[in-house]
Amino acid sequence: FRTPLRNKSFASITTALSMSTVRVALCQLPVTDDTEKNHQTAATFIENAVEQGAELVVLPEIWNSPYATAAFPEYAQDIDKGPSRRLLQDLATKHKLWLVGGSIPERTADGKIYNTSLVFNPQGELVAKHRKVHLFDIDVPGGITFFESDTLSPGETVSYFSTPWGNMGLGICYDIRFAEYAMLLTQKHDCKVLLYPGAFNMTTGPAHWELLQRARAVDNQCFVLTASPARAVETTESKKPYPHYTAWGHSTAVSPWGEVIATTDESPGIVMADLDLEKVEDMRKSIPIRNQRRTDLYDLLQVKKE
Ligand SMILES: NC(=O)CCC(=O)C(=O)O
Repeated sequence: FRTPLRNKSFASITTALSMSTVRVALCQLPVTDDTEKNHQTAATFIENAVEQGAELVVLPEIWNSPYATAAFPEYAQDIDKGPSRRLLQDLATKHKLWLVGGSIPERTADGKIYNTSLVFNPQGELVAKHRKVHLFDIDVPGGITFFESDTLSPGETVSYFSTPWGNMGLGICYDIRFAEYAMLLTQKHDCKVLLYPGAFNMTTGPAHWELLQRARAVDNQCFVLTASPARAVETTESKKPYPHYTAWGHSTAVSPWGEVIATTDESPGIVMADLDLEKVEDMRKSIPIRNQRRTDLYDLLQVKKE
């Protein structure tokens, strides 16, 4: 795998980590239209991440299927007993790691399809299930038009899970654009890390991907982690008629200071980073915006649409 670029924090695996530090791996997988092949790729990347000392591994958004609205119904699985869920659970157990399983298309008994992320702990227990709450419906003239709502339904939960290092919040890709969601995770659920498996594109990726991660990190004084699929090169081998989606790549880790601590380009690879969660408390103490909000003037509002 390629050496991550601009990786300032990754130490050799022989270096002992402090109790407050977690070594994370962001797996930028090459995704194909062959689910079995995608399973093998995920297993290989995870094994490689574990060899580098990863304790928490993050996979990208939609890593077992093409990222195309027409593909989701065909590739969707029962999240309770489908093969991709079993694989994730087995890999978390085998490698005794925290596995944030990117996301996969989920089909429910009532025929709905969701973009769903599963998180397993090192015992193989499911500790979080997040269905993307903000569907990626955009139409940028001269750029990208994409409507997840053509085939997907939105989730209804604000999702997080507890780890020995602290609570971690979970969103999927477009969810990162919604500051209130991140704020709820950090203010109400005390999350110290926000995780977003995502697949930005060639229009918004260069402009907003890193900016949004740094914005969420500085707003919330927390770490932000993203994992994207690698940028697929269009080939004539694909037998499926799905429109090609070109992912921006650039899986990234950002510190509570808003600094990019590890990132990469568009190629397949693993981004490693050591996160010292004490940095979150340090940041929150030295710039105490959490206690300085003028909630007498403003607060998180729940505006109901008619
Ligand atoms: N898969 C997604 O949600 C893509 C989001 C995106 O590209 C954006 O600009 O937002």
